Amino acid sequence: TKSTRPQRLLKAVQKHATRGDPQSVISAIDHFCRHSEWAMNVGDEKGCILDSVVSELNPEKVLELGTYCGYSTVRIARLLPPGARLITLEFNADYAAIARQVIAWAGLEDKVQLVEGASGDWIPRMKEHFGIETFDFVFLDHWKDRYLPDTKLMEDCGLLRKGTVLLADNVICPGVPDYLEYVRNSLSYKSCYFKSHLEYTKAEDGLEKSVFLG
Ligand SMILES: O=C(CSCCNC(=O)c1cc(-c2ccc(F)cc2)cc(O)c1O)c1ccc(O)c(O)c1
Ligand SMILES: [Mg+2]
Repeated sequence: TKSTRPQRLLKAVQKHATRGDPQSVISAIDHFCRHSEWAMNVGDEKGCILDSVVSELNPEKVLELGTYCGYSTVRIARLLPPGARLITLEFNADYAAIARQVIAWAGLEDKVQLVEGASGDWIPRMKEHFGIETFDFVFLDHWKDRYLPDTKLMEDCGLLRKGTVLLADNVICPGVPDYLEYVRNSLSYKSCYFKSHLEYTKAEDGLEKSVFLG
């Protein structure tokens, strides 16, 4: 039977990347997506913006909503200090199975906990199930109609603290208008837009960085 795009992406990683070398995994995925098949990874251009936000913040506790094949998971985890933890939620079991192998190939499995399931179900369980009080950094890259409800849910569950940074992918393409309106007009957030391009294309896209003010 025909393979899936995530399976072909994993094969490209196993063929071209060096085990235990996160940068080679990132480069292998970017090459595959640019020269073989487009895939919805945050990509190299927005990925550099993601890197700079993470490096400046040096977060201990990170939440990623939407793992897909693990590309941004690897980008973030490779920059985390020893002892820091990244929890990544993925709804799609097939995506999760591929992401686990990509994360393992990069040698980052000790920093990453991949959880399969719906963000709306797992966010309320972060404290009792993972012993997480609050997150330092949240990367939003899952279903676009879940960005706003999940942000409100994280607020209500007390998972955001003064200074927690939310970074949202795809705020232009596919777009998250209700989320943007909320974080840009709420007195609880200081927001700014990083203009970029949709991964591996010339179309406009960007990342919205929002600091929770408590
Ligand atoms: O796909 C999902 C939802 S999670 C992925 C969210 N991410 C996106 O949708 C996403 C989309 C685009 C994009 C796509 C086509 C374009 F023409 C332009 C942009 C870019 C991104 O960077 C993204 O992050 C899923 C979940 C559970 C399931 O069972 C299932 O079958 C599917
Ligand atoms: Mg995205």
